[in-house]
Amino acid sequence: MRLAILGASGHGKVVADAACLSGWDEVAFFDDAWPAVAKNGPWEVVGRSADLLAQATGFDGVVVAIGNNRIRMARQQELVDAGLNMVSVVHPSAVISRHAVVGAGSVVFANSVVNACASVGAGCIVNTGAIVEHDCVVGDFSHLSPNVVLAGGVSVGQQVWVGAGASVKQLVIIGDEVTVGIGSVVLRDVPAGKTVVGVPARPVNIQD
Ligand SMILES: CC(=O)SCCNC(=O)CCNC(=O)[C@H](O)C(C)(C)COP(=O)(O)OP(=O)(O)OC[C@H]1O[C@@H](n2cnc3c(N)ncnc32)[C@H](O)[C@@H]1OP(=O)(O)O
Repeated sequence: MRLAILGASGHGKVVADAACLSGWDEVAFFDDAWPAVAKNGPWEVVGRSADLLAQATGFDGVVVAIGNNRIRMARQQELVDAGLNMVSVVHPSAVISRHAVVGAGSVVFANSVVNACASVGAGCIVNTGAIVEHDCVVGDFSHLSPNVVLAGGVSVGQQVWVGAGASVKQLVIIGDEVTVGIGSVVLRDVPAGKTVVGVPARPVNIQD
């Protein structure tokens, strides 16, 4: 079984590691920085994204390893439109309830938990040690950074980034394209597009 990973990033290394530990025999990276970037850790980078599209039949599955939610969504959509087989990669130490759902192109890293009746959308990152409690809904192309805790019944929109170690109180609703700062504690609903930081989390204006 051969897996293609688009994005020779640090995040990509963790995806590759999880893939190798979960039964993929071979992993090859594709990145538009090839051939200047020919290795990603111990793994070979073998071509650009156009090469991946040309060689698609040589792979049993593909996953996008790009941390930026918006870019990951765009790249996954291109691959889906081209008919490639998007797969999810789940580290063997992750615990996913048999009554939970994880969408195509999502990655679930070491020691994370997706509990009963939770739903994680397409193209998501459930990073190392993150906990998605029962009945949570995580929208497409969102990223739960390491050690995030979503308490029961939390709703996270699409393309949301929850920073490392942040916690979200049960039943809170987080809108699309929200950013939650590292270490924050979210006690109230967050409207779409906002950045919230701190304990308790409050909106902050971010300069572009
Ligand atoms: C495997 C991995 O590495 S996965 C990635 C894990 N990484 C993370 O979790 C990082 C998440 N990112 C953050 O928390 C960032 O601080 C962001 C996105 C919220 C804001 O980043 P920036 O846009 O660069 O904003 P900036 O650093 O200028 O902060 C703006 C203000 O908010 C404050 N602030 C930013 N983040 C936080 C935070 N987590 N808690 C409290 N205050 C914060 C800053 O001190 C600053 O305040 P000031 O204007 O009074 O000086």
